[in-house]
Amino acid sequence: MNTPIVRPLAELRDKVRDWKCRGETIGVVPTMGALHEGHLSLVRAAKAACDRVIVTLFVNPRQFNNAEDFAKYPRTEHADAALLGPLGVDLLFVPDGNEVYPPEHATVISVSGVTGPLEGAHRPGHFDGVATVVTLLFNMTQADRAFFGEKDWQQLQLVRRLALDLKLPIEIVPCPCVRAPDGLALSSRNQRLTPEGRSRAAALPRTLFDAARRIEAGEPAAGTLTAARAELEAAGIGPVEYLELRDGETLQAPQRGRPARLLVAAWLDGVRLIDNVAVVLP
Ligand SMILES: Nc1ncnc2c1ncn2[C@@H]1O[C@H](COP(=O)(O)OP(=O)(O)OP(=O)(O)O)[C@@H](O)[C@H]1O
Ligand SMILES: CC(C)(CO)[C@@H](O)C(=O)[O-]
Ligand code: BAL
Repeated sequence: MNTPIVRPLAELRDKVRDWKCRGETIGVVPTMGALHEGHLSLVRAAKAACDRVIVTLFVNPRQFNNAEDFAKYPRTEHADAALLGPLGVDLLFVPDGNEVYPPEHATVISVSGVTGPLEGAHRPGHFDGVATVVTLLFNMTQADRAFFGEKDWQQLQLVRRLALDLKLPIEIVPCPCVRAPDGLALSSRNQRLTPEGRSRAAALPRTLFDAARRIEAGEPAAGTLTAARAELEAAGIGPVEYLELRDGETLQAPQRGRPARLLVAAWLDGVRLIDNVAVVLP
């Protein structure tokens, strides 16, 4: 059976009220749909940790800094509901854009620091859109736990910061990145790669992991990253928007003794791919 789709906020609130009255815990998995195994791994983690699970599907216009990207974003709502049914998801919340952002909506949530570099620098306004919609989704679902993928590493750090700063009564649960057998991180946007582009895309994680291991082995990061950029471009992946070593939590300069992260964004076939990997600094 497909997971039931709920659209009006009032209907969601009725369900949530019933569950809370019975003392049941609620997990939320926020998504933009076009679900794949990466999303389903978040759903399984939510099912294991919570009595009730809500998946949200909202292609949030406010986080797209590129109108074409918004227009082309895959929309597969009924297939999504069919994938979630066997996993025992209680409901798929698909709010109407006008209910999320009525014309008089005037509030923007903006998290500084962690959102400054990388995605923040290359996608102006993106993280304000994410922070605003995530706050709305948390308030609408009243969830006790929210599940986010490490594939979107900077987004995960933003959400953690947001929940701490606003003292939101919700636990943010990170979930590991799910990859295809050739290493490419699963992503809804991968559907837009040509077959030839899809086979070239494996060079992205390969180069990223290789650079991380070289830095861990003591190679100077600057030279390693310059060589890695050249390798990506030679493999037909580019332009490379960023390939940078950062502190894993603050996304500022990396510091010895703290977990670091190597993060990349690069274009292939007109599709923007992102990835990241942990680095233990020598
Ligand atoms: N491969 C993956 N492994 C683990 N989590 C993932 C993966 N892909 C997406 N997620 C997580 O699923 C949630 C919803 O992401 P979203 O709907 O944007 O999917 P996506 O595949 O990342 O799409 P996009 O093409 O926008 O990158 C986010 O928390 C995201 O980090
Ligand atoms: C968290 C999110 C659902 C907010 O729109 C989105 O940024 C995503 O899918 O990662
Ligand atoms: N998965 C992150 C949301 C976005 O790229 O807009």
